[in-house]
Amino acid sequence: MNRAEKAALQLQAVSVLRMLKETRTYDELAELTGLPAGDLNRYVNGHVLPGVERAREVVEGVGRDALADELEARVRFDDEGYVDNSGVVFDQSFLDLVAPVAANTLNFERPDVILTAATDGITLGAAMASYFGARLAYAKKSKETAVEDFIESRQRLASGIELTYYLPASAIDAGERVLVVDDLIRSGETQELLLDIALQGDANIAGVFALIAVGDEGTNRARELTDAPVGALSVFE
Ligand SMILES: O=P(O)(O)OC[C@H]1O[C@H](OP(=O)(O)OP(=O)(O)O)[C@H](O)[C@@H]1O
Ligand SMILES: Nc1ncnc2[nH]cnc12
Repeated sequence: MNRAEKAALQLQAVSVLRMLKETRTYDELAELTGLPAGDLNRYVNGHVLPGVERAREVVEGVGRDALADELEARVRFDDEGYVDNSGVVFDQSFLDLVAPVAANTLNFERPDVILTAATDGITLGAAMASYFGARLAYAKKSKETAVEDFIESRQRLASGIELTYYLPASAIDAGERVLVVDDLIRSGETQELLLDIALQGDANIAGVFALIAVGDEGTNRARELTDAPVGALSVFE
């Protein structure tokens, strides 16, 4: 880890602690993190930065569980089992906390490009791109105007409907590492299309990450298509 990455991790830990402090006293935060209340006070107020090891423990350990709880409190299922996740994908500051947790728990190789699918993957993709200092690219269900060359991938879904995603060919260079992300993975059909687009662009897959996996069908499907890490922040049955 270079100096800038250490500093980014330390600042992320402060963001996680501030988020947790919103609904807790310092004593409760001390109990949750195992860190002294006085130290936590200094971190939350920005007087002192946590050391790198403490920062890592906060972001990886406490951070992941707390974010998963927060995510679960924010999503709603309708009567047919569809997810309303607007409380999550509309909140860029929440997504900014997810990026380092995803990166640290799944151990992706540092990507050059984050690839997602319009529409709902874009805000998570932007948070991940910003965290890694990578570019963001999103495939769309229609062709962008004035772009001449596209990579496209088409699939007939279980429902019989054909789905095509288009990505401007200039978005990925051959040999780049691509991390595929999305807000939600259920059947895995969208991830399969995104992985196909990345492979058509001669990219290397750095991993697949979703905020929410509904069941394990989609993540299993992605695991069959790549040896890179595949995971979700929360799995809903
Ligand atoms: O694993 P799957 O079964 O493919 O489902 C997941 C996909 O479905 C949703 O997108 P949707 O097609 O609803 O488009 P949107 O992002 O524009 O809402 C979601 O954002 C994922 O991209
Ligand atoms: N919002 C949603 N909830 C559950 N499954 C989905 N598949 C595509 N969009 C979905």
